[in-house]
Amino acid sequence: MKISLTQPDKTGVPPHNTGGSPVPTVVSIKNLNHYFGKGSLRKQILFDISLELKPGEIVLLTGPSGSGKTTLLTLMGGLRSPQTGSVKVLEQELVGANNNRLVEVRRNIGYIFQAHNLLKSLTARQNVQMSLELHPQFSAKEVSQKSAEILSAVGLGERIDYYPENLSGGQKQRVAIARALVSHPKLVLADEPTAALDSKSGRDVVELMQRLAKEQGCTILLVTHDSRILDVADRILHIEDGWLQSDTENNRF
Ligand SMILES: Nc1ncnc2c1ncn2[C@@H]1O[C@H](COP(=O)(O)OP(=O)(O)OP(=O)(O)O)[C@@H](O)[C@H]1O
Repeated sequence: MKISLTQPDKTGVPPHNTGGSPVPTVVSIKNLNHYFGKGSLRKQILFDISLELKPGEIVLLTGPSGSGKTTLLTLMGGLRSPQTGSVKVLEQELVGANNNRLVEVRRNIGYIFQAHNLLKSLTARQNVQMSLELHPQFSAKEVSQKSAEILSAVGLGERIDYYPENLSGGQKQRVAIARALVSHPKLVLADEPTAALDSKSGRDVVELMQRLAKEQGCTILLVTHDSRILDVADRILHIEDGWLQSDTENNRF
């Protein structure tokens, strides 16, 4: 694995979108509705959502509390089953997919959550290694090397054998980023990754995600309330009461 520490690409041009050929979509959602509950308690949460994510894009998903952001993210991540419409992720249709297909799709997605979800009994390196162990093509030596390399790339080279309790909130979130990106997934889904961090650590964490994503050419969908990080986006989606409001290019830089 090659991880360089070059400056982020501020052009916002997706790395895979430079050859003039048609760009495949990483996520393509059409006419998705979603309901929770049964019978008289059945409630519609998402309404006729259609969207596409292209290779290398960083897309922010914003919206008020309860508007359906996490529900949408979990549906496109294969973490819950979509019921209607079409949800194609990495060329797999998730509507009607069986559990095996969902598991296969999940293997190719990196997830980052608000609470970093590191296992307390494992060191930083072991937490990152777990994600690579889902990929049988790597030998034990490669798994160990790649984990150490990406932890260095996120600035934790000196702390690879630390346990989470001995890392700060920002450092733990860096381990979570390393864990999500070590296998070079084509898609990273991040749910409020800066919510538990102070503003400097939050900024550092998203800039790190932005840099690694541009270097690896992966697509990131990032759910956030954090207005301080909107400028990292190539595009900002806004959802309100389950309706997608806008899909605009971010021309801030
Ligand atoms: N498992 C569930 N069962 C029933 N209702 C649910 C479930 N999960 C979420 N909801 C409801 O769906 C709606 C959307 O929730 P969701 O978590 O997707 O919103 P959100 O935009 O991510 O909110 P927040 O910003 O507060 O995290 C809310 O009204 C919520 O109460």
